[in-house]
Amino acid sequence: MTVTERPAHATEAVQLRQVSRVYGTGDRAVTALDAVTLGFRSGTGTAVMGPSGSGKSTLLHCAAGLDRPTGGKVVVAGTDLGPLTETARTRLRRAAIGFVFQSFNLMPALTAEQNVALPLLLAGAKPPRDAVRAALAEVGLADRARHRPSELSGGQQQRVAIARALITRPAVVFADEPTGALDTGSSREVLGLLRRLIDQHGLTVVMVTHDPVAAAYADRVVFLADGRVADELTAAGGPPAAAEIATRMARLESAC
Ligand SMILES: Nc1ncnc2c1ncn2[C@@H]1O[C@H](COP(=O)(O)OP(=O)(O)OP(=O)(O)O)[C@@H](O)[C@H]1O
Repeated sequence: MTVTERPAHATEAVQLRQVSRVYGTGDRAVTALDAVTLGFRSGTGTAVMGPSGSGKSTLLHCAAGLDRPTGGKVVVAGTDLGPLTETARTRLRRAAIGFVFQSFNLMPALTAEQNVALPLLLAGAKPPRDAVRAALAEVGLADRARHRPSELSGGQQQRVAIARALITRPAVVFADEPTGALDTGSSREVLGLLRRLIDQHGLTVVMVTHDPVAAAYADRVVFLADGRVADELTAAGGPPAAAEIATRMARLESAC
């Protein structure tokens, strides 16, 4: 298996301390994130929800080192991103963070196994063929290694993207609407796969979603409104139920 095992005692893979992000200046300034403090524990899944414009993408980009906060501190796998140069941040991102996007973002000219190997190549490592094959087997696609994305269904493409995210043994996988482009059946498969990787291999997942059913696969749901954490649901004897998540979302949306 290609992902890290669950640590003996849970630590936080990602920490945000008083993180703010203001776009623009003066009259045009928009506070997308307003002093958010959050931690994402290793070996757990968190869903981030909230009305349109509440700051979900900004949170994801700041937590993943794709954007620099205007205030506060982001720590990924024990490293404070603030003092890092662009090059060092890119290196840390490649080593410690996996990404899964709504639109899969696979390279169309490459086969499934070449796509999965790509992060290791970008990090300057020679991808071990066994590890690439093991990652594809883990997502149920051992027999599709030589297929190109156009020869795979949407759900299969997203599973290749998940194998690609796992190949570097990341401390955390950020997923931005991972089921947004999938039908119900494929969505369930992808969400079930992420859940299994969390439970059996201690993967840490932070997933932005608009879908209460997808959020119900997480251990915890964080609700944003106006750039702040407005509400939170955690598993108490089981994952949060989709109906309760939908109710909380409706409450937030009516308050906006
Ligand atoms: N590059 C930017 N320049 C100016 N304002 C921005 C920029 N990016 C985001 N914003 C603003 O920051 C706020 C938060 O945006 P963000 O995209 O994080 O929200 P979101 O919750 O992900 O929204 P959605 O669900 O619609 O994708 C919004 O008011 C948005 O208009």
